[in-house]
Amino acid sequence: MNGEAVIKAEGICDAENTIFVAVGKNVKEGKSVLSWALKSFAGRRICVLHIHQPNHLFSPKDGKLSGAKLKQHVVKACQELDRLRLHKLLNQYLLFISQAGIQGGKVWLEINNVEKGIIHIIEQYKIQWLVMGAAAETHYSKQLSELKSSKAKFVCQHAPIHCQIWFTCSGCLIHMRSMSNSLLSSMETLASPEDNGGTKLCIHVDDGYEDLNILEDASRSANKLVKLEIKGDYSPLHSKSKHEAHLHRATSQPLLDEGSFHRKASSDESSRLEHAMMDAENSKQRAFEESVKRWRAEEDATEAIRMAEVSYKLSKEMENQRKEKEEILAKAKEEIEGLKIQHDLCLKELQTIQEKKLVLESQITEFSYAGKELEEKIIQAVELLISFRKQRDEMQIERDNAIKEVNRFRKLVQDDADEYSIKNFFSISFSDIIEATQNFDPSSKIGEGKFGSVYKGIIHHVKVAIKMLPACGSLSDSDFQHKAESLSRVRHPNLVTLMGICSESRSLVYEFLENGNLEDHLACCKKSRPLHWQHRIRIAIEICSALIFVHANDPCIVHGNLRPTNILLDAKFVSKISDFGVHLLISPNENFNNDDPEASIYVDPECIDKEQLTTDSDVYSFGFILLQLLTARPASGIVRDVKCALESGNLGSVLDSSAGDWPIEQAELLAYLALRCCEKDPLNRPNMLSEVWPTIEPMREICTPHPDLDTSSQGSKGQKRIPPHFVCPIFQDVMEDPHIAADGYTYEGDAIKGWLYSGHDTSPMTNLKLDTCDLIPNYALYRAIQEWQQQT
Ligand SMILES: Nc1ncnc2c1ncn2[C@@H]1O[C@H](COP(=O)(O)OP(=O)(O)OP(=O)(O)O)[C@@H](O)[C@H]1O
Repeated sequence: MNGEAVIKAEGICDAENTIFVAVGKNVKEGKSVLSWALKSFAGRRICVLHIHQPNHLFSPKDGKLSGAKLKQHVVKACQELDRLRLHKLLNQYLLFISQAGIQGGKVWLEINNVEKGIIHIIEQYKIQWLVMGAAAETHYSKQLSELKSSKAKFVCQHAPIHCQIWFTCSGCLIHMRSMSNSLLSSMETLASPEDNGGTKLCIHVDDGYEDLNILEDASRSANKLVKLEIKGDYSPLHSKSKHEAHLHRATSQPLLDEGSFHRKASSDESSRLEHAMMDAENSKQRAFEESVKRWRAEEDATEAIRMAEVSYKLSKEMENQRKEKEEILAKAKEEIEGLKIQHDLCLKELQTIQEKKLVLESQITEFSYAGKELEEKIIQAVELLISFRKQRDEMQIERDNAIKEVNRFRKLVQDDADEYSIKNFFSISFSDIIEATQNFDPSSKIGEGKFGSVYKGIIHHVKVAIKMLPACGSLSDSDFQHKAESLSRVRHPNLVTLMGICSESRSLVYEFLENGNLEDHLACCKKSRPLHWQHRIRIAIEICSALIFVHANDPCIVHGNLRPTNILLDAKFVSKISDFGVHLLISPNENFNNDDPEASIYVDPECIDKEQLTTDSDVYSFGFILLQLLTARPASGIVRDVKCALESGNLGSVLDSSAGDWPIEQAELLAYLALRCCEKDPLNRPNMLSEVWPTIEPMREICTPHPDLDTSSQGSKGQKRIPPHFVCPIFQDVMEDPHIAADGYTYEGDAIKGWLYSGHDTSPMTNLKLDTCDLIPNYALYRAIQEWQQQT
């Protein structure tokens, strides 16, 4: 180092316009110096100047440090300075800056002598304005006096002349190094014999110290009269008016000893000069004090203006706030008014609600009393109900017991009657046959079939149809009688009942059906009206039902000769199949002698080939009957015609229009079903129970015939038609006590109970085994029948 300075500087960019403030280790003193500078140079750019003296900067050996080591020290010292001392000072300083609105920087100088460092920095950065403390050793009064601090003195003496320096102590300016002093000093230093003339040093300080002009070269001799002239306000105060201060300091020193005359004259001159300088100093001091006062007054005025502006702004803000608050208050008042109105309304509502509440409470009290009364009544009613139920159950048991008893008696009577009928009625004498047929009078003949002629007649006051089978057969009388008796036990609402036989004449006596056969009705023969489509669908359902029944019989009975002439209609146009099982009563040789080509169309070709009847044979015949019900066409060619019509999507062209407006959807369904039944291959035909029945049975609902077209009412015009579901399938009369059996059909209670108590466990309609013999009263149907009877 050897005295050479290592400088680290920050923020110094404009030394001419910067007031440098030298602060030392003593924080308190540094703060007071800085405070003074900030007060005195408000608005100026301030730079803190601190000379750092590290403790172990130099090498103990040769007093030198490497550059890197030194740099480390500098960095460390700077950090330390920042942290320990200047940090606080700068906080304070920054606080002042913040308030005064000035900026600054700091300079660190690494040097082994503080005062030399300051001089070095002044020179290096051409510092023109410096403030430093001077209270190191001696207590100073507030009067300007000679400096005692060695550092201050050194700086005062050695600082370059272009630098103006203010020395402060405890926040007061105690000394100011005037230009004249420094110039004098410089002049003394630079004095030379040739240059002993008066030199005028003129420093012009313009507004805010922005221009500092050294008017005359300081290199002229210092022992000549030096005139230091500062134009403008040399003080650090702001002043808008320009002042011109001329400081004339005439210093006369004998430069050359040229004799006593001259010495005396010089002494006089010197004393005058000193006197004049003293006056000038005093004047300067007074001027400075005046300036300080004025500066403070201006500062106070500025502060007052600022405060006034702040107050004005505050008052404006308060005015605005007051207005805003007034507006808020007005709104709040409006809201309060609204709330008051709402409150009043709520109060009124509350009053009305309370009144209603009172009314409701009284009502509740009344209702609770009424409720209690009702509860008591309900309890009584329930008790009554329970007792009635009990009575009803007892009565039902009694009634069931009575029915059982009646049935038991009926059975006894029936058994007796059966015995009687088997003996007396079932076995009919030939004389009775002759009598009934008026000796086979042609007028009694109602038809001719392949097995023989059919006569109508009356036997035992009962209207009957008598079928005369071929007299000679392979069956013995007893076989004939036994088989006929078995057939007579097969009863179904849609089967013509075999009432008796005459073994002698091989006659079969059937119940007589008033409306003849289906074929005549489809052909509208014998003045019969065409059957409505609803009747036709119902007849199909009835035939299907009867076929399922006989097929399910044990043993299975195959009709084998199903055709429209064998579908007979009773007085109510209920259809019944006749001739079932007749083939069992004649010799097999006669069975298939069918010369009628029309009749052979209905016969299953498979059956003819194998000479064996199966249930599929009846399915085949049923298909043709179904097609004829739809079309009323002859059996021959009917399959082809319907197929064509279906393929062309025009089934209506083949449907029998005399049956009314067919529901085309159901008609198509039936047509397709019928064609399947008519398949040549039995395997392609549908099963009666699982396929045909589920298809056609649901159509029962649409089969309620139109009153105008009700063929059943032909003989009883004026009488209201009986809904078919009101009629018991067994008694064929309107039910009085309908009961549902396990097969789903509803029967007259006595009829079905009689059926079951007589030992049957099968359905009277389907002949299938019943899951249970339990019966459920059909109250809904009972009520419907009651209503219907009241209307008629
Ligand atoms: N129980 C009856 N009640 C009323 N009419 C009957 C009765 N039985 C048969 N008829 C009438 O007698 C006609 C002849 O019946 P029958 O059964 O003898 O011959 P078919 O049915 O015409 O032919 P097939 O001999 O092939 O059965 C029937 O078409 C029917 O009109």
